[in-house]
Formats: sequence, C-alpha cells, structure tokens
Amino acid sequence: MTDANPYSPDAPIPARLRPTMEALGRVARDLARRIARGPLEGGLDAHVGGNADGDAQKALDVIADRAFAEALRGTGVRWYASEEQDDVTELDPQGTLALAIDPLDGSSNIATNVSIGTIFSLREAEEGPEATFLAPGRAQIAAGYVIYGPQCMMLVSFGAGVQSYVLDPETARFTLLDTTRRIPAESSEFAINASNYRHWSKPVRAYIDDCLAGAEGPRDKNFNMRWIASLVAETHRILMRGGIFLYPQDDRPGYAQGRLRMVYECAPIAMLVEQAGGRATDGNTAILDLQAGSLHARTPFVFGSAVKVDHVAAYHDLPEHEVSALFGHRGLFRV
Ligand SMILES: O=P(O)(O)OC[C@H]1O[C@](O)(COP(=O)(O)O)[C@@H](O)[C@@H]1O
Ligand SMILES: [Mg+2]
Ligand SMILES: [Mg+2]
Repeated sequence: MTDANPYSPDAPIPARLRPTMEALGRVARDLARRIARGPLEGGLDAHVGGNADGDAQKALDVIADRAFAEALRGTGVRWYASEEQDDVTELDPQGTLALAIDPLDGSSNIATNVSIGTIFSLREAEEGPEATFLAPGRAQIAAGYVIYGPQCMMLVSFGAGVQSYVLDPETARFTLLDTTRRIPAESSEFAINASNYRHWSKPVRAYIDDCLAGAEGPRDKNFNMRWIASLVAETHRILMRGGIFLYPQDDRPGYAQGRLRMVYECAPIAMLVEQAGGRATDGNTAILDLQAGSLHARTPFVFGSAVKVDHVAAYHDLPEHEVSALFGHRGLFRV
C-alpha cells in the first residue's frame, strides 16, 4: 500500500517542489515505519561515530541521512547540506533547488520511545553551497519538519502559512489536516534545559527567575515547564498550544553560540514559527534576518508566542543593575 505519492490528493504543494517533497515524504514514511518497529529493527540507537560538529552519531542518524540523500537524486536538488556530513554534496548539477536537513533530530531520545523528527529547508540553488546556505533564512522557499511521535505528522510552509499533515497508517499517505496553523498567543509554558542555569547569561537567568517566581513574582501568574530534548517535539507543542522555547548561549565550552544549528534547525523552525504568527530570535534579532558564519554554525535560539519572545528581548535590553536585581526590584514586567 506504499504508492509513489505519499500525500493525500488535496495536498497544496507547489508543482515545482512536488518531486522533492514527494521524495521527502516517502523517506519520512519509511523512517516512521522503522522507528515504530524500534527494537525489532535492531541497533537504531547504536553509536557509530561523530559528525562534523563533534556530536555523537547514532545508527539512525546515518540511516536517515543516506536515505534522504539517495531519494533526493533526480528531484531537482543541486545542493544537499546535512547536519550529518562535513561538506555539501552536489546531487544534480542541473538542479535548481538546495536542501538543508537535520535528518534525525532528538537522537538522544531514540532508545527512549520519545518523539524524534526530521527538519528540512529548501532554497534556490546559487552557484556555490556557501552562497546558497549562508544567506539569511528569509531566502528559504520552504521549511518543515516531520515528527515521529504517537502520530507521524508533517508540518510545512511554502511561504503562505503552515500546512499540517498526519500520516494515515491505513493509506500510508500524509493526509492534509489544515493550512491555517497559528501559534496561540496565550500560554503558561516555557521550555528550557534548566540544568544549565548556572551557565546562562544574566538576562536569561532573570527571565527564568521571573517565570519561576510565578504568581508571587512580577509576572503575576504561575508557569509550567517542559523539556523534551527533541527540538521538533518542542516546536510541535508550541505550534499546537503556544509557549516559549529557549536554547541560549552559555558558559560551557562549545556553547558560546548555544547548541542548535542555524542552517539545519533554527532557520527552518523560524520560518514555520513566523508563518504561524509567532516570533523566533537569537534573543534579540529575528533568526531569519541573520546570516550563518559557516555551514554548521550554531546560534542561540528563542521562539514561540510573539509576546513572550519579545519579553525575552526586553530582558536583554535591561540595564545591568536591573538584570542582576531580585525580581521584586526589577519592576519592568507586569504581564
Ligand atoms: O541535551 P540538550 O543539551 O538539552 O539538547 C537538546 C537539544 O539537542 C537536540 O537534540 C539537537 O539535535 P540533534 O539530535 O539533531 O543533534 C535538539 O533536538 C534538542 O532541542
Ligand atoms: Mg537536531
Ligand atoms: Mg540531528
């Protein structure tokens, strides 16, 4: 029952991007099946080496990367840039598109039966890989993710809102749900890896301190916290019910620009978030206006409901004495 077109007939995918999107959908469908089989597949979580960033590579990282690269041949993609490879591959010299991909996001969760994902971004292919991928994220013509969770879903934007699909196990097709996904403005949830608290900058600490102070603090309300350690899963939750995500820079060696990669993770998620009415910044500046210094460059990343992301930026603008003060003396926010 696995036909060539992995989408329902009503999928509003631009004709020019169809072959590429169909290849992505077919691989995602196959990965969803393998991930669901999990232990029966054997060794998906095995350590197999390290990638360009020095991150540990799992077998599923490599399986996913190879499967996407292979399937994208002949679909109009010239440049293939993967988080799992040091260099960009030229798939088709005649191709006019370029694809950046995090083939398997959240790989620390493979063995734990927690949602993982794939993040992808499409651009026009310029003459060289750097001219293509180092241009600000506003140059993206499409961006999306697949979440391998209790349901396998794809959320994608072609620059006119966000389309949501669920993979129907009965038909093996990504079936269109809606094209109007908006991030709810109101929410009481924030997501951050709080184990790094002591390494954060003062503005980030101050922002989180004020959330933790709850109804007794300057925010006058109680918050709840989430941390899944799968960017795709955090993004999906925020697209469904609002909130804010932060992966800031910190003092640990190697974390001067945070953890997440501009080209493969932050730029595509930022496009989806903006297309859903939210905001995505590096703490101050819109991610989509920033340029990556290199293919694998990282950036601090803050995204979610627009008002919340703006608050974080305001904390970065506070004078030193206010950002260091206890929340009772900060006096800036009454939200
Ligand atoms: O373990 P940490 O430091 O909380 O980092 C979690 C983050 O790292 C990531 O797993 C990085 O992605 P990869 O799994 O693709 O390397 C994100 O999905 C997640 O948000
Ligand atoms: Mg990732
Ligand atoms: Mg990854």
